[in-house]
Amino acid sequence: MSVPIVRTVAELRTVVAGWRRSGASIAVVPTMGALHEGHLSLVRAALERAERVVVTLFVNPKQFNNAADLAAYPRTENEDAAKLVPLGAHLLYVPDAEEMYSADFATTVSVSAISEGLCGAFRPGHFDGVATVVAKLLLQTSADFAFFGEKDFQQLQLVRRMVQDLDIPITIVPYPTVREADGLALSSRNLRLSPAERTIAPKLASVLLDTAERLARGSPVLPTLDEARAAILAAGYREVEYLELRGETDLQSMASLDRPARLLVAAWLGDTRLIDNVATSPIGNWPDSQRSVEVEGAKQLRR
Ligand SMILES: Nc1ncnc2c1ncn2[C@@H]1O[C@H](COP(=O)(O)OP(=O)(O)OP(=O)(O)O)[C@@H](O)[C@H]1O
Ligand SMILES: CC(C)(CO)[C@@H](O)C(=O)[O-]
Ligand code: BAL
Repeated sequence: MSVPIVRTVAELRTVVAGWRRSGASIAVVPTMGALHEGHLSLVRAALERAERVVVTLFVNPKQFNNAADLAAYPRTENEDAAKLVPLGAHLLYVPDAEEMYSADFATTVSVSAISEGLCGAFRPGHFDGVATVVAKLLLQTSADFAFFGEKDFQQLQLVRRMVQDLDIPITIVPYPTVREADGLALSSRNLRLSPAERTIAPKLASVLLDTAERLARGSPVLPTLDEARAAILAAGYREVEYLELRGETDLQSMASLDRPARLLVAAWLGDTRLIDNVATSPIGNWPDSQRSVEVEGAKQLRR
C-alpha cells in the first residue's frame, strides 16, 4: 500500500475536484516533511474532521532566512509517505520550488503586527515566506479545514489573521503541542541535538511550565521572566533569544497577567534553535477541576 503523490497544482486540483463532486469534505495538513508524531497527530485529527485529507510536503525556501538552515533541513519523502499509509491519509502533495514559484513570481503576503517581535524579530522575512506559501497551499487545495500545531504558536495566529483578512473560506484548526515523555516539544530540529544536549533540552519546557504556574499564582511578570531566563541558561542553553508573555490571540506584550496569555520562548542549545510555548492565565480564571490537574502536570514535568 502507498499514499498517492501529486507534484503539480493541476494534478492536485483534478483530485480535489473529484472529491468535491462526490460531496466529500476536505482537510489539509501543511508540513515541511521529516514527519514525526506531532505531524501524525495533526493528520489523525484531520481524518476525524474531514472525509478526505491532503498532507502537503514543501520545504519552502522563502521562509528560511538562513541558507545553512535550509541546506541542513531533512528531506525524507519516502519515509514520510510510508508513515502516512497506516493513518489512511488520502493524498500527499509534494510540489518543487519551480512549481510553487515561477521564475516571474512577484507576490508577497505580509501580515503586520502579529509577525513582528518574537520569531519575527530574529528570523527576518520568515513570516512573509510562511504567509505567502500558506496562502498558496490553502488556495491550491481549497480545503474546508487546515490543521496547524500550537508548537509554532506565532505562525498559527498569523495564519488565522491572514485567513480572516483575505476572506479565505477555510476553518483553521489548532492542535496542542505533542511532547516527548520528558516534556520536550517534538520538532524535526530535535534530530540535530547531541546525546548530551538531548538530556538538557527538556529543561526548556519545565522552566516554561514552572514559570507559567508562578505567573498564574501572581508572581510579578518582569522579575519572574528574568529568573526563568537565568534558569534556562543555567541548564546549559547557550542563548535565550526571547522569553515573553503575550496575549493569547493578539500576541500583544503584557506587563501583568490580567487575561489569558501565552508564554513563548526561543533558545539555542548548541547549534540548535528550539521554540516552545505554554498557555497561562490568572489562576482565578481556572475552573476548579483544572487547577489541581494543571499544577500536577507542571510538577511532573519539573521532576
Ligand atoms: N510537537 C508538535 N506538536 C504539534 N504540532 C506540531 C509539532 N511539531 C510541529 N507541529 C506542526 O506541524 C506542522 C508542520 O510543522 P513543521 O514541518 O515545521 O515541523 P517541525 O517539527 O515544527 O519542524 P521544525 O523543527 O523545522 O520547526 C506545523 O503546523 C507545526 O506547528
Ligand atoms: C506551515 C508551513 C508548512 C509553511 O511552510 C511551515 O511553516 C511549517 O511546517 O510549520
Ligand atoms: N515550524 C516552522 C517552520 C520553520 O521553522 O521554518
